[in-house]
Amino acid sequence: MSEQKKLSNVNNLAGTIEVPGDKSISHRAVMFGSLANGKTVITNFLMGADCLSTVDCFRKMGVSIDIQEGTVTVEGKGYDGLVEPSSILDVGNSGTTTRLMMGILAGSSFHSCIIGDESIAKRPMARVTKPLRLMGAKIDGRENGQFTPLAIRGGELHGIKYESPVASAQVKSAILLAGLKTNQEETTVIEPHKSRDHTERMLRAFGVEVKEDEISATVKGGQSLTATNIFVPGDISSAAFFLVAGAIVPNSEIILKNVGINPTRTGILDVLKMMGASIEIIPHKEDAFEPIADIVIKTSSLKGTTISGDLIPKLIDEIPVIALLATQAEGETIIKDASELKVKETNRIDTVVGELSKIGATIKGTDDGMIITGKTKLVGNATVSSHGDHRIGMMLAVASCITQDAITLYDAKAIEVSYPNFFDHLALLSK
Ligand SMILES: O=C(O)C1=C[C@@H](OP(=O)(O)O)[C@@H](O)[C@H](O)C1
Ligand SMILES: C=C(OP(=O)(O)O)C(=O)O
Repeated sequence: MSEQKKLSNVNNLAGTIEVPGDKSISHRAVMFGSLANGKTVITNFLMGADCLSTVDCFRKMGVSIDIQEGTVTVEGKGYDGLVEPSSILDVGNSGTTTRLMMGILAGSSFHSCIIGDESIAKRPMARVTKPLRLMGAKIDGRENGQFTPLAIRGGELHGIKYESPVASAQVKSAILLAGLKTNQEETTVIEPHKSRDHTERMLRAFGVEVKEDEISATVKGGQSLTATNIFVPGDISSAAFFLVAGAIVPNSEIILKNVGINPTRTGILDVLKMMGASIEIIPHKEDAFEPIADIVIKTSSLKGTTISGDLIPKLIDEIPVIALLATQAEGETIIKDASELKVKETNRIDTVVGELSKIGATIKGTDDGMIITGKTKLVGNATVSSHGDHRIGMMLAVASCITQDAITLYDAKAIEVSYPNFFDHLALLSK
């Protein structure tokens, strides 16, 4: 295990921060800029390890990508301008890079190989391999294309109408991106619940027509992307750690500036309200293609709630820190319909329950979620681990703000995947 950090409780958290750019939007901006004709300038790009993996992969496919202090300039030569990579495309720890790029590679008539880290090797890829094969792509991989390493040879594709068994923006996006490479045919993805719609919004910003309803999205093949400039809003999934910290640490008030509040991502705000948190959302007037707000959170008196159904895809990455929030709420919080947690960077039901139990939480895993009973005093005096999962690492660092005794966090380095300056922000607010 790499780096360990000793973390002690804090008296209060106060001040203003701007969380880094949204991870989902940063990935897409580099990818779509690479597929577009012309120069795309991306500002407030997330310089996290996952998005840098995306940059690295597209550079290997011949795209010129320049990075200067959070501004990324992509010189796209069109979808057909991508060239066969001469080495393996390494996605690191990033599921988004893997799955969206599979869709793009399915529409590219060359050979390519994808590998990633140990965590990526365990994550299910059949959910993407299957529809892309139906469209005509040749994909091979470990256990018949279920896992990385993967080898892809794309080419002429057919449109499909695909009913995805999971609500997953990664699956939806992969299919829509491949769908751009059919000969004028329509490709539709239907989901059990609506997943985040950043792909649909950003494709439109790049001049592509996308039809959408409550649970489906459709593109017609043959459309090309035209370069545009993209401002990346702050990541609500990163803001979530400080929203929870502000609510559970005594005498706190945190202002979070420029947070993306796309309605397919704001489940954490709904949950904070349902639990009685003292939260104010101040939307910005002029929105680009994604809405933005400043958010103020104060120490709150919280009550348990039930989180399920349509709400789950709107907060899937926030569940680890919501579990921590629930330890500080009176009564029971039930999280269900969230079996997707098992196939993230770690099995997040097991890692959340295991690590929070070590510091005194009353929490039990279920087949599709967890049940937390509060309010409990978190004791600390324990060694906990991120298990290489950035969101588990940050959740535990927030927990340490209220533990009675210090905790030691192993593998804190994983946090660089999505929030490289997380500990700087924590230090700034606890001064
Ligand atoms: O499309 C995206 O950018 C993402 C979609 C979600 O995954 P799924 O598509 O697997 O639900 C989310 O958990 C991930 O962090 C980012
Ligand atoms: C699940 C996540 O990301 P990805 O799927 O891109 O690895 C996440 O950031 O929590």
